[in-house]
Amino acid sequence: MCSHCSSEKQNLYEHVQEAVAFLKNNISKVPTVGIICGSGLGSIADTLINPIFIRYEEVPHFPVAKVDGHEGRIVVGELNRRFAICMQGRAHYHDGYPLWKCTIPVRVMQGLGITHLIITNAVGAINPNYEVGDILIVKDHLDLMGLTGTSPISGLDDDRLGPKFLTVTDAYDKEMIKVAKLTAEKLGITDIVREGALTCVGGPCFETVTECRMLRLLGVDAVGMSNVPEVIVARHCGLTVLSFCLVTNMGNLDHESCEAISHASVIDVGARRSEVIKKFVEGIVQNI
Ligand SMILES: O=P(O)(O)O[C@@H]1C[C@H](O)[C@@H](CO)O1
Ligand code: HPA
Repeated sequence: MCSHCSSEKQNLYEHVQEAVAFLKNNISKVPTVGIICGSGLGSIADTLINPIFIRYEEVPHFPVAKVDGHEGRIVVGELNRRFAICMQGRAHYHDGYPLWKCTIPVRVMQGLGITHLIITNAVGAINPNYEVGDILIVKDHLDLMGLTGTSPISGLDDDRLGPKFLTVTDAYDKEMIKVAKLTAEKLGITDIVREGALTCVGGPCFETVTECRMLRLLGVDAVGMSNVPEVIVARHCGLTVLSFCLVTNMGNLDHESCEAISHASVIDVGARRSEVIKKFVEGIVQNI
């Protein structure tokens, strides 16, 4: 049976409920804020006080993270007077999971009680004015995968999960963006904070020069291999979303100056920016 019509997909709602029930048995309080950490950004979870750790493998129906720099565990704990749940790493489409499966953690966090979700990832900059180490607050996306027929919400046919059709023009919550920008001002980091449009590709190849040029023509500021599907699912189940990315490399827009991109360097940039990113997330959570 293919991944689009598998019995696992048909039973998605029940499976999410099973994961929620499992976690409720292991967590003492209701989390109100969720965070998903991208490549090299797992240290965000270090901001949680009195943490409890649960490995993805333990949670029924959870997709397991397969990429280096993705710890593959849930961390729950206090964060600025809130109880937060953090996904320290994610499963990707290029790991071999269909998008409805990659995004199960979003539905599970919603089932546990979160109202706000902060989604992060590592990206390559397509906007030539960006620099490595910049933080991109996402205000819109180009859902290339969805436009070409691979959406995390297609074929679910279950009103309990969310509506069949979805408006995502308002996906990136304006209040959350305001809070993120104010936080950047308070931290004195506005020089490295950008606002723009993200696209998600299937990967795992980093983009060619021609692909980067195409994305630039399409109005995209950065390209990653995650985040957008999670935003779509978060909106599908009614969550308020903030999405931001760490620019870990420049997309190659020119054959002459073309540089090889490695996953190791992506993780390295995340590690170098970890203190700033932690303060950024703490400040945001304090003000939502
Ligand atoms: O989890 P994210 O999207 O941050 O991971 C990025 C995309 C690829 O999985 C990998 C490339 O280095 O990092
Ligand atoms: N492209 C896609 N995904 C990425 C990149 C990139 O250049 N850098 C980090 N994740």
